[in-house]
Amino acid sequence: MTEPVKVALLGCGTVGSEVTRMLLDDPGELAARVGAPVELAGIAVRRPDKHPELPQHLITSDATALIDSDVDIVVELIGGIDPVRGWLLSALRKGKSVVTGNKALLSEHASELAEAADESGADLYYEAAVAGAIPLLRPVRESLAGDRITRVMGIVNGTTNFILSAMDSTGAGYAETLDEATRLGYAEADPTADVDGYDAASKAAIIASLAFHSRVTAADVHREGIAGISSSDITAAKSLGRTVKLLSICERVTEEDGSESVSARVHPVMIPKSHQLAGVGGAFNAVYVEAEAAGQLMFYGQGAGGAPTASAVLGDLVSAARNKVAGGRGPRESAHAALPVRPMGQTPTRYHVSLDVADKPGVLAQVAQVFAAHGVSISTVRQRDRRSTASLVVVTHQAPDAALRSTVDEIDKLDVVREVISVMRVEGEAE
Ligand SMILES: NC(=O)C1=CN([C@@H]2O[C@H](COP(=O)(O)OP(=O)(O)OC[C@H]3O[C@@H](n4cnc5c(N)ncnc54)[C@H](O)[C@@H]3O)[C@@H](O)[C@H]2O)C=CC1
Ligand SMILES: N[C@@H](CC=O)C(=O)O
Ligand code: NA
Repeated sequence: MTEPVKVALLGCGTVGSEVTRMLLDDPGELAARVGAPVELAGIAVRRPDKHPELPQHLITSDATALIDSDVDIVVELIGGIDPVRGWLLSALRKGKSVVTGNKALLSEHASELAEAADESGADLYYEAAVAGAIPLLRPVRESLAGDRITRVMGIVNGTTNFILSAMDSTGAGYAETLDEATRLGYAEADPTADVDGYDAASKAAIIASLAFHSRVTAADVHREGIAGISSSDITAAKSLGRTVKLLSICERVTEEDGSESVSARVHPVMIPKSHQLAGVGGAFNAVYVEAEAAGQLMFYGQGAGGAPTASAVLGDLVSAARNKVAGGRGPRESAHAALPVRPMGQTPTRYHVSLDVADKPGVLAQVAQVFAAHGVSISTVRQRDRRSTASLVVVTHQAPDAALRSTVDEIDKLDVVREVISVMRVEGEAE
């Protein structure tokens, strides 16, 4: 009989409890897939007394002792940086493979974790960290390893998509929908990580690193969340046949001198209702990957929640276990390209600007003049007259984000502009 592959599980919350269930559900089937029995050797939890539902002989509050025991694979589903970072580095340095869903950790410390894995020949897998159940990182890292990825864009945070979808479809309020997302197990332990865009920025950093063979950290990603999106923004978007989504956009950029850089950003975007991403509702995620030879690929599925995320964890666990049985490791990551990160201000974007202006002659010309002075060309203008004011909706062509930003600042100061009602970036509309 082949030696069992022994697994330590750290954390048993929303995702960890589903991983436990799947591991204990059908051990015979799992053994057949791996080529050896997979043995859950222990579960480290903070408060053992809070887990009467778990097999008591497996529970411990001593994660370090569990990691240092004769386990082969450590599955980490606690989250956050400390103390997890030290535990996982120690496991990897001892040749134990690590499977984690911890995007906060990966987006800051992938480099040292990957080095530790390379030195000892262990696997470091984290498919659950980005877009939950959706197989995204493995296709990017392995299936597309011979192609040249140029762009990865999509919805990678389930909680904010759940909130924005509810605001759009039922007019539900922000706070009540966030509470519901937390109850359903989508939100992070601190949900500000979701609503302020930190979670999506961490995921963008992980995606950009793998797609562009570079090391991009969360701090390199321009980040804006959805806290500033009001129901009137959603209503305004709806009246124009558009909707608002929090998008993560990672691009390979060729500079004028032929050198390359990476642009990575997370911010709310207005897209037409006809856009495929507009139909992605609830906690679902969807990601487009564009590569030179492959063209456009789309990945869609459940981006958050216990069972969907556990599916990705189990996939990684089976891969790592198979590698142990075969006596090797899976493909390593490459970060050789080391592309620099392009600042957001230089990144070309398009703006949708909605203004309340005085209803008198020459206003449109004054506003258009400010756009022209900043080198921003206008794609469309719509004007609607009211009693003493008018509303102007301007959609621009692409321009550097900093130029667009300073255009809006200057427009805000014009006497004829009563209010800048909303400013949002635009994707997916004809230039
Ligand atoms: N919930 C989701 O939909 C998804 C979560 N993730 C990631 O998976 C990880 C776990 O997430 P959830 O299960 O939702 O979190 P959770 O908060 O439900 O579970 C975390 C568990 O870790 C335990 N824990 C905390 N400190 C500990 C310590 N020092 N020792 C042992 N246990 C400790 C907590 O008591 C809790 O049971 C996080 O990194 C999260 O970002 C990734 C994708 C989706
Ligand atoms: N909080 C995250 C969970 C999955 O990564 C989200 O809402 O997407
Ligand atoms: Na995934």
